[in-house]
Amino acid sequence: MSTAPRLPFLKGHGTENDFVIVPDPDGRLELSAAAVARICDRRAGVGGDGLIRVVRSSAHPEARGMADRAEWFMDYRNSDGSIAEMCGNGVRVFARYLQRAGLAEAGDLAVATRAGVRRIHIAKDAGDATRPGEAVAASDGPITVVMGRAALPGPGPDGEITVTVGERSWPARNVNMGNPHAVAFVDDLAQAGDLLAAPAVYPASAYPEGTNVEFVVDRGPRHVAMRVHERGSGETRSCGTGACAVMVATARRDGADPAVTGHPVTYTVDVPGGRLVISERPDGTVEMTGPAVIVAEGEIDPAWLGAALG
Ligand SMILES: N[C@@H](CCC[C@H](N)C(=O)O)C(=O)O
Repeated sequence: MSTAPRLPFLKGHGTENDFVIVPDPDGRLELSAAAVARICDRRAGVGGDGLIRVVRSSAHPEARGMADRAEWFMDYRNSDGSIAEMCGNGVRVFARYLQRAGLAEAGDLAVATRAGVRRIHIAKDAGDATRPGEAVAASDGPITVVMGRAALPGPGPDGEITVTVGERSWPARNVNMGNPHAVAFVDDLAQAGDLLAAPAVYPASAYPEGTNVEFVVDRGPRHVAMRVHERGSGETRSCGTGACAVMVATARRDGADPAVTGHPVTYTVDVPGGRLVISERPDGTVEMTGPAVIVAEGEIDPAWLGAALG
């Protein structure tokens, strides 16, 4: 019988961007990239677009400097085991986990991420479901995250950004929401193809750490829909930071930059897994509201993980 420590986990999602949540309050676990990839494997593991380790900020070297502002740190990994700075859907699911575990109450809280501290509001009741007709429990109500300001680097010395899939190319906007995004407006989301491989992004020098790529179409006034290919995870059903990047790029395209107009602007962003509502204020702060659901709780067999890793 294995003597390896038990590894409790939960499974959750935000607009069907799904995560394995691993509580590790004292930061004792060492999860290698290979272990994360194995756990996130949809056939041989638990399955998820990413893994979220829940660590006390004071117990993590990357978060200690934020411990006075946020008790908890979101250690986010993509499904291939790579580290990401930020996950917009993940941070809502993280907040939902804290609420469910009795570590936070509905209302306001702050969470430390590699992109900095994010302020979060957990609605006290179910409020508006993001899918019409969907039954939601009180604990499934919307969560709002203050996502910080977008950075929009202009064209670098190597020129404008281009996204290519097969024979087609589109100009794209470089938007950084703590993590990198290339946002391309297309005529039809099907033009992005099966997205089994990462779209080519030129010039590579614009994204030294790689990038997430969003494809966007208009749905109506202040309403768009998108698909995403995530760095480190492939095509997912949603990306919160990606939806924020899309909102900001669309507002600039529409001449609705709040810093210029002096008015906040709100867009509805449909993703394959649901709907996010995103606003930008005149000071550039972006806020995202969407659902976050915990669906299961269990224990990873340490013997399996050990054997799987050889
Ligand atoms: N799905 C996330 C983004 C996760 C990180 C991303 N793949 C990256 O590597 O930057 C979201 O909801 O924002």
